[in-house]
Amino acid sequence: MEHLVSSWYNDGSLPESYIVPPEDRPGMPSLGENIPVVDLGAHDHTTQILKASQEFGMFQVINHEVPRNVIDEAMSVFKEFHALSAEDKAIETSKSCYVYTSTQNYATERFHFWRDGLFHQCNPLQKYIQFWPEKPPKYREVVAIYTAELRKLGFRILEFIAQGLGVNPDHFRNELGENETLLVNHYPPCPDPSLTLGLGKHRDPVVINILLQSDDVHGLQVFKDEEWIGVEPIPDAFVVTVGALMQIISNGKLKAAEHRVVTNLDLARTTASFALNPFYDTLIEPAKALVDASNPALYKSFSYNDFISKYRAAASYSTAFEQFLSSTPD
Ligand SMILES: O=C(O)CCC(=O)C(=O)O
Ligand SMILES: [Fe+2]
Repeated sequence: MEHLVSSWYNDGSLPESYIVPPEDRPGMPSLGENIPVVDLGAHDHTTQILKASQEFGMFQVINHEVPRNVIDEAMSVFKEFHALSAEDKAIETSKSCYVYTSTQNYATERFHFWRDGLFHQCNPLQKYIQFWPEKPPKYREVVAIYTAELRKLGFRILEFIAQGLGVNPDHFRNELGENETLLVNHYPPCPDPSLTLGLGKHRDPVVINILLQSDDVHGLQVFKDEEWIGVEPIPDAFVVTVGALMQIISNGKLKAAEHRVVTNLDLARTTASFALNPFYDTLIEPAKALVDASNPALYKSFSYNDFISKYRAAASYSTAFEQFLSSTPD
């Protein structure tokens, strides 16, 4: 807890341990390209989602039916939480709710990232809400409504993806998407954004992730064709990221987006990643409907628990997925 960037960033210093190696530093992102924006009210949204998930592994959605006031209130309490004093943020840490800085491997990582995170489990609500922050006072009420809406949206998007892939529309219901988590990221202003990262290059270890970003503040970038593309913050849109597990379940038809976060000199940025994950003992494998003699399975079966424990223990998040795949026995 004592390491939280938000509790010391405004002394203006950039500790050496936050300086990333030259090869990882953020240069200029590629100009002119943008990730696709899918209008969920349009008739061909399934086709657009599939195409974006194949080419970019990431897209934004508009007309998503999550009410504007639900989003605004959630973003307000997310910002309020990260503005609390370090003491007030020191919630009783449990396995299902905790506050941390940089990554979960703070003690062993080679360098740190310029971000604080609040992580908690979401479903079932009755089981987990008691562990959520008590401050700000409206946190639990507002975030319960927000996560219920995001869960609905998440399953709609999974259904569109299933339809687009040609698997059972309910393929992701129950086991594959029921274990939902929320990660509220906060990136304080940084004295030298050219030397730091808010989060290094990674693929999300999830099925899909639905990200809310603060209006107007840039930071997220996606790696495509050996170039970094900035993800434009669009008011009232969510950014959907195809996770590593979806790449496996789709037998490589969809691609998990490699992405990272850059920092800003003057602006703080707050985001919330709502992830749809499997239960711990769920078997992850390419969907049977996508595998036949001419389309052999590209990945082995494994339990989500095995995957997530190896992913979290990996020396670097940027190579965690490759490392995991090469470690699965034949
Ligand atoms: O804050 C962002 O823009 C992205 C955060 C992210 O990549 C994550 O939570 O996995
Ligand atoms: Fe991510």
